[in-house]
Amino acid sequence: MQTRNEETTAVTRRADHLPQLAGEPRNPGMELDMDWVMRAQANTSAIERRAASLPGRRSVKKDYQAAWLLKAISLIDLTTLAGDDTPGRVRRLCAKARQPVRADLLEALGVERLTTGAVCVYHDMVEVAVEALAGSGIPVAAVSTGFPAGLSPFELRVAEIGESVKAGAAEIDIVISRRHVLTGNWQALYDEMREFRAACGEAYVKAILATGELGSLRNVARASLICMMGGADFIKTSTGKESVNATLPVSLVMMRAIRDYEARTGFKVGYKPAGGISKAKDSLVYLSLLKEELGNRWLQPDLFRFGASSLLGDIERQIEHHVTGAYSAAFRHPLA
Ligand SMILES: O=C[C@H](O)COP(=O)(O)O
Repeated sequence: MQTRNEETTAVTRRADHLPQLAGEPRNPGMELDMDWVMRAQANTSAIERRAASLPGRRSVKKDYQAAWLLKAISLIDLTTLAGDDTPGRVRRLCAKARQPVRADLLEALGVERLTTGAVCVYHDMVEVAVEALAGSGIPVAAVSTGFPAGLSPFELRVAEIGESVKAGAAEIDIVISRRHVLTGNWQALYDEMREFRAACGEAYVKAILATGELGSLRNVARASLICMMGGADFIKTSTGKESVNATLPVSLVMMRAIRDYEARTGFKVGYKPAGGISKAKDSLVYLSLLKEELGNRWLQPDLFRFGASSLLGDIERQIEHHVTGAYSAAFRHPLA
């Protein structure tokens, strides 16, 4: 059995990553298989029951919580996506991505180095972020394709991807056209995803489904499959701008679609819940769900990210409590 320090070290050593599938092939996509898409179902009441039971389950021991919180940090796409973003704000965010937790706290936990998974910004801020992160190995993700609504002319959306890649983004978060899902135009959704993937070239492509606008869990399952068939490296729940963003039921559906896709094709696709995840305890629930549904291999930054702007602050506070012994009853996580 690992001691807390051993587990902390093991967890964070794996965080020292580059955003590449270590020796594993990237999902190339496949022909659109409409039979498979139409067979995709989601038993809403069973999924909701399972999701409702998750926060009360005990799967992260209290002694290991600090290690798991450090792990969560290594999986954050630290995000600022605001109309009033400035180069100064983005530089401060990048400094935080390089050193997300105070050095004395890391030392107390026996961790040498820890960074966030990536920094996520609008296209206009890509160059600033790339410069601020130089030498750190932390990739810059750009939201493209007319984020968040994805309703600008198609050629402009494709061109925006090219511009972000040229500016140095290693990852592109595209938004799908929700209307293709809502009107059942699956071929159009597939073609769009193919084009976006091609425009990304070597850059990772994360497909944002905007699940809060897709109408049903069955549509979420179908759109997930189509985006993977179209070559998505990640499927992502939300822009953070919809009225409903990441949820546990949607996460179950998307994780199971990823599992089915791997079973059928052999290719692993990443998962990124985003929007509204701001509490340390919520991040632990997501990680334990991920571990149960997809297994340990997904607990790595090349296959999982949290899209979050304020989660890091709460995790840092909880780690500080843990290290300083001010580990309050308020942070007796329900999984403990
Ligand atoms: O992709 C990331 C989201 O836009 C962040 O959403 P949030 O500000 O609710 O954490």
